[in-house]
Amino acid sequence: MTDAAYPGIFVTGTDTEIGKTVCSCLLIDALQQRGLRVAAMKPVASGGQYRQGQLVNDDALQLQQQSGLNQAYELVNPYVFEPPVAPHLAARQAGEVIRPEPIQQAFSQLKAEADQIVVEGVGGWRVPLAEDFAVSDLPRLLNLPVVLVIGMRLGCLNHALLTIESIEQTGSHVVGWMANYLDPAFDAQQANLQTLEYRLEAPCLAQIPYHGEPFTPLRQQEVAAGINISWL
Ligand SMILES: Nc1ncnc2c1ncn2[C@@H]1O[C@H](COP(=O)(O)OP(=O)(O)OP(=O)(O)O)[C@@H](O)[C@H]1O
Ligand SMILES: C[C@H](N)[C@H](N)CCCCCC(=O)O
Ligand SMILES: [Mg+2]
Repeated sequence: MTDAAYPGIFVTGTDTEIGKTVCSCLLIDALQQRGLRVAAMKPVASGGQYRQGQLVNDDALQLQQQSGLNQAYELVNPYVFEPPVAPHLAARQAGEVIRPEPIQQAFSQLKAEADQIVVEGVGGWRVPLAEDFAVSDLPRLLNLPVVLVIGMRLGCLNHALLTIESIEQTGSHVVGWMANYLDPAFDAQQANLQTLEYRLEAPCLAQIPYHGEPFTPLRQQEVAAGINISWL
């Protein structure tokens, strides 16, 4: 085990589909390059498919594979629902209620076998999970600081500033943000980056380049090596 300041990080984003999974895998890789055993978790996933009779989610499978610790799927992803809709709605359709306790228990078991844990949220920061439970409750539940993935496209300044404001209001700590260049057609990238650097107190941990096709393992390692693992 390490004596890191935090047991891991919680990865949130400025929206759904802006690169949380891509960045979570990069963060796991970056920690592994420091010689650490890294667990991965997707506590709640909506949008699943049946594979060999088991309902699974692609994000959770990617994270589990990147972690390489062979931890049980049910621990990596305790809540998975088939429809790709807001999680509290998907849970309702399945006749379930998403509760903190199973998430906390799975987290403890995963963390017991690792030096660090990378936990990916679902959708953006304020996505509801149940009547009285939201994504924004998870970092405090799991005692993790937050990394914000900013999908660099038009609208991201507003989303990033609102998200940081809200994270700080909940009392969670933002260790940094990642600028994810997921839109090659957006031509104000540098000006946006400068605006974010000027307005956000937390440091930019990395700029993730656009990749036209999935990273090769070598390219992923190169990009991951450039991430500032500031919370260790
Ligand atoms: N830097 C990038 N370059 C190119 N494509 C990217 C980049 N980042 C993300 N993508 C692509 O954008 C899509 C969304 O990324 P990803 O699945 O990581 O988002 P997410 O925020 O995790 O989404 P969700 O809310 O569903 O969990 C994927 O197809 C991914 O490959
Ligand atoms: C299906 C999608 N990829 C995510 N799993 C769920 C995103 C929920 C977003 C909810 C919302 O903010 O409206
Ligand atoms: Mg994802």
